[in-house]
Amino acid sequence: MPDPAPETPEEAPEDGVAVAAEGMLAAQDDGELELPYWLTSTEEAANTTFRQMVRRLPALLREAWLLGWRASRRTTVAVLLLQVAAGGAAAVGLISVVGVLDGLLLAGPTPERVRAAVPSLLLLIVALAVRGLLASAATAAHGRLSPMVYEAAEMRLMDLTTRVDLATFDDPSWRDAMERARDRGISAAQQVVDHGIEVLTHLVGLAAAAGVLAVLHPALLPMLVLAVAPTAWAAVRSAKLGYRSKLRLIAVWRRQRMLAYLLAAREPAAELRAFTVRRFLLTEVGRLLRISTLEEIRVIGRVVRTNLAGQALSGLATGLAYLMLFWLLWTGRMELAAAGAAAYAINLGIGKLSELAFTANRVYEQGLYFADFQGFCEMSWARAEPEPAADAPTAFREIRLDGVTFSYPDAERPAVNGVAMTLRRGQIVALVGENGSGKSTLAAVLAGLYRPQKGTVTWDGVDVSRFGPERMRERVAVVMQEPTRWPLSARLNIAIGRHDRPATLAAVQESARAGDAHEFVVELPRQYETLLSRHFTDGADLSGGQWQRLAVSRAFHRDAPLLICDEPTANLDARAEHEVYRRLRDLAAGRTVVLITHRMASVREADRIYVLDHGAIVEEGDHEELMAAAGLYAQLFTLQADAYRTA
Ligand SMILES: Nc1ncnc2c1ncn2[C@@H]1O[C@H](COP(=O)(O)OP(=O)(O)OP(=O)(O)O)[C@@H](O)[C@H]1O
Repeated sequence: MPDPAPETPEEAPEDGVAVAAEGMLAAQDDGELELPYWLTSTEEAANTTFRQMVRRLPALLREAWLLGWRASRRTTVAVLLLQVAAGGAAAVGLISVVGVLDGLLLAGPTPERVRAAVPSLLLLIVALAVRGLLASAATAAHGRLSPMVYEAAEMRLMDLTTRVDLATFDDPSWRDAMERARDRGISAAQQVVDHGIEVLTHLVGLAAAAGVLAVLHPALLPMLVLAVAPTAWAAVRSAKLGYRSKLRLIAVWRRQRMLAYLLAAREPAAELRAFTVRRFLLTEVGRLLRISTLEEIRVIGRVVRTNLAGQALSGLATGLAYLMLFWLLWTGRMELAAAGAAAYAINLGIGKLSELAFTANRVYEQGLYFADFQGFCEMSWARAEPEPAADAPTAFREIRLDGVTFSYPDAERPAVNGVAMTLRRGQIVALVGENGSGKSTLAAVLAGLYRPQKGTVTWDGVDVSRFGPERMRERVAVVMQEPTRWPLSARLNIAIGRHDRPATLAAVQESARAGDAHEFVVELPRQYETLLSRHFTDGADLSGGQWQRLAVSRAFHRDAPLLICDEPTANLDARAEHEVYRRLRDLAAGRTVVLITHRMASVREADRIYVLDHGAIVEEGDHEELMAAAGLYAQLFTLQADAYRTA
């Protein structure tokens, strides 16, 4: 049977829905094109001048070397010394060329001239060999330093990203900064170091050529600079053309990457097929790819023309430099031997200057993204959680909240507003309220994930702000509303709840039984060692309810004095739900359990119930008291109970 012909994006928009949807996406593009998320760097780059670039270069190089220094002092010093030494050897080689020419162009019989040139020739050979060896050693050291810098930059970013408090994650400006730093900042850090080293290499070579020229005739030096200025101009202009093009394309790339992800990822694969949206997405990806291809072709044409102009002007200036040399020779201001050496030095110097201009431009270009990386590091450091102060107690009798208010960044009104409550050891405390009433946020405050802007949270009278946040969280176990599906083995998915202590399989199994997970885990192909991720060979996936049972087991395994369960049974079947609540009651002995659930039947068992509305506590008491009060709680309870009765 012949293979079905692959559909090309051009064939795709054949039905009205696809065309209408295409129009919809195209309309959205305009909005995104206005505000690409890395606009700041690009704008700065696009508007830069040559002078600004030269002025910024030393600071960038300093930062680059500092980064290398932090990654590995020994390797950084080795690279520096080897580069300088290789440059020194190159200078000796250049001077010996002068010696050779001097000897050969002497007046007198040829054998004598050759003999006079021999010592310099030997020196030249030795200098070239030494330079070759040193340059190879420098390349090897550089090769070691470069990945170390990448590793250090990546680790620094990860370290700072995980150090900031949870509220920072809700701040869009910080998230933007993180995207920029992650997207290009890390590789830029590495490249700034790489090109920074190249700048040094070219500087040493240039210094050698310039030194020789200055000795031979100082007037030749400005000619050298003149010869390379147009190439430098062309490099900066080409880079700017590149930035502007990226500025135009970034929104297109982002959208294309997003759609490409949707086409290839596992999660949307079922829906993509069920809704037959494949063609529609392929059309859109094809359209976006074409936009960027055409733009890149357009830009490369302009870059080639710019570089051609730069090279032509540089060639003209080089010709002038040689004319000047002839003039110096003609007017007897320079010996023939010196002129030969000068020609050689000019050639070498122009080569080094061109390379220097190109590399400096690369440093600057990457420096813009590197600045994003540094900016993010500084921003995150300022928001890092404080280092542990006082140690949190291993257990407590009472947690008290007083006038606790918490607002998300940029939110118009607080998500938790002036909450006062008391939680005692051995109690199950339920938080009840409609969607968005602030239950999860309050639970996060209790777990020490958010710091309230107003009010206090105390454990046995001690303000928790005095405890180091990490230490405090070690005393808390949380079952999240959407528990994380760790791509680890089933055993580790539970043991990670107490990853700091060695966990025996028996202990893990006990927690799994408590969370009602043991039964299905032993049915997995490799039981507790089964990798729970379909992204890897032999990995298995679980149902939503099974993941939730694992999360409950993980929380049990943590064995903390405060257990917070945010909708722990949302995906559970009736039997599993019943089991979890039965065990919660056992677990509450000696602990405090905070329970958030919309299943009112489970709430009724709680020792104390707090009803939230718009972030504030509007009712509190046990089930009987609240029913008698005939308020919001009684309304919610009766609604659900009626639904069951009529069903
Ligand atoms: N990360 C966030 N950033 C900004 N606002 C948020 C964030 N999370 C929640 N909110 C807002 O805070 C308010 C309280 O949300 P919260 O999730 O605490 O409610 P909830 O009572 O747990 O709701 P549900 O029953 O739907 O889980 C809502 O108005 C919500 O829009």
